[in-house]
Amino acid sequence: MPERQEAPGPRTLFDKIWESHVIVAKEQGPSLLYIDRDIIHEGSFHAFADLRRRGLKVRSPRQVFGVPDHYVPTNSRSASGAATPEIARMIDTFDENMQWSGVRHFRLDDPRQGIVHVTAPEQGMVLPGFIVVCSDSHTSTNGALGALAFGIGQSENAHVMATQALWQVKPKVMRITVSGERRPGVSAKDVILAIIATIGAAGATGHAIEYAGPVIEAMSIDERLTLCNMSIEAGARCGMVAPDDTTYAYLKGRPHAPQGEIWTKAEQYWRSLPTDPGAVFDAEVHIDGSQIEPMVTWGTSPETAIRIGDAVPDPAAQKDPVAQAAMRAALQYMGLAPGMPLEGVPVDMVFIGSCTNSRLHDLREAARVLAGRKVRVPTWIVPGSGLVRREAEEEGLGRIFVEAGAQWMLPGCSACVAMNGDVVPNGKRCASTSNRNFVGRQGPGARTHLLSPAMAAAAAVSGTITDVRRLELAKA
Ligand SMILES: CC(C)[C@H](C(=O)O)[C@@H](O)C(=O)O
Ligand code: SF4
Repeated sequence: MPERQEAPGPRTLFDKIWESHVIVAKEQGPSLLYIDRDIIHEGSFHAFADLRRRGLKVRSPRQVFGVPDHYVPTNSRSASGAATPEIARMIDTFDENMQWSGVRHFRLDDPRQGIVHVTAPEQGMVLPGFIVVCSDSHTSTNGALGALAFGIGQSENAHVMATQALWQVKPKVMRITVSGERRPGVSAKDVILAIIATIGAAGATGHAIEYAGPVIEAMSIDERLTLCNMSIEAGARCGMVAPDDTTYAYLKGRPHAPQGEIWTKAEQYWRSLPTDPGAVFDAEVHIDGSQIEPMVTWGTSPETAIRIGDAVPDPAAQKDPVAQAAMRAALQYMGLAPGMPLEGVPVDMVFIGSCTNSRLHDLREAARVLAGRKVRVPTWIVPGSGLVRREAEEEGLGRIFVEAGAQWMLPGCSACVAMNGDVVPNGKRCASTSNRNFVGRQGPGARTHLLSPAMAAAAAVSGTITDVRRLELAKA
């Protein structure tokens, strides 16, 4: 494989953004990068403690945005509604840090509040060509807008807040091309689950992913956000999609997007960002998009996604003893047996939400299935932001959810990570639109099956894991 060329040869989207942000580059070492945006949530208390201890201030508060999400209650809009005093304290501490630093704060009672990775793109905080950081692994979501967006730790967060710059080692670049056309009933969630199932949970370790090809180009921004969100579940540092007309149409008029003449200049620059023809990637993956089907995970890693019609795999067929033991442990935790079909497995509850699948597009998908039907198991529907919730109300989706018997809640991370008190009970099985099915992720002993919003809604109305295409046919 030829060496990847540096400027002025053909360059990738990633290279262009990286190179335009380098302040200092150490030979063979990390580079000091200029950071355009730092988006923070309650986890930032470590970083603020660090700043205070060292007598530092936030250097550029206008480039930092604070959104509480992990600990916020989903049944009330004030910290006093939190599940425990400790959780309320996390929200109050964030409030205090926002006041101390002068960072813009999207408080609980602000309709723009939501999950950081929903609020940030929605408000136009993320623009093509930007470097965006957030002390959260799913920051990769924002790469959907043609930005370089990655998660950082809290000491790095303190560094960024104090200097607006960050030392980073340049990752390699992987292009994942999804060709063909998506079949009906196949969502962006299915595409990313199929990608992770193909390359593995460590398949993109050390890489930045660029998603390309006709299936990606045809996706809306909401769908691209879902796709890039789970890049981290394939081990990648970040995921991105080249900006195009879909991106510009999405961004135009957003509160923090440029306007007038500055927009015109910005768009001209954005149009120079896509990967040049002939640019060489460190790794290339090709997926036939027309072969992708609705996916569901059976195990305790997102890479255990299989097609809805497939049977749970048999560990005996796995030659590697370590992998075999891991499969057995996962099956035991999940209460499943080798060879059984996933379709028809009863679920105890359904969670539709998280930064993967809580945007308007996702709620529409769920509503299409729920309309005129009743849920058979407790179903939590948690919009990604107050604005998503409002729009969903205006479109009548909220009414569909309530009439179906689902719980239509207030925005936050909720049961995705179970830090706010929304917990899947021990041993219970949850069909979930979130991004992680790790042991204990949704609560101690909770069993998580990752799937798309339409598939989650299908599980809600049938009480079992169900191929949504079957339900839709029945309706037609
Ligand atoms: C709690 C937070 C730092 C964490 C992350 O980094 O992703 C969470 O958002 C998650 O999804 O596991
Ligand atoms: S919704 Fe889930 S994955 Fe996303 S930031 Fe919150 S906890 Fe992390």
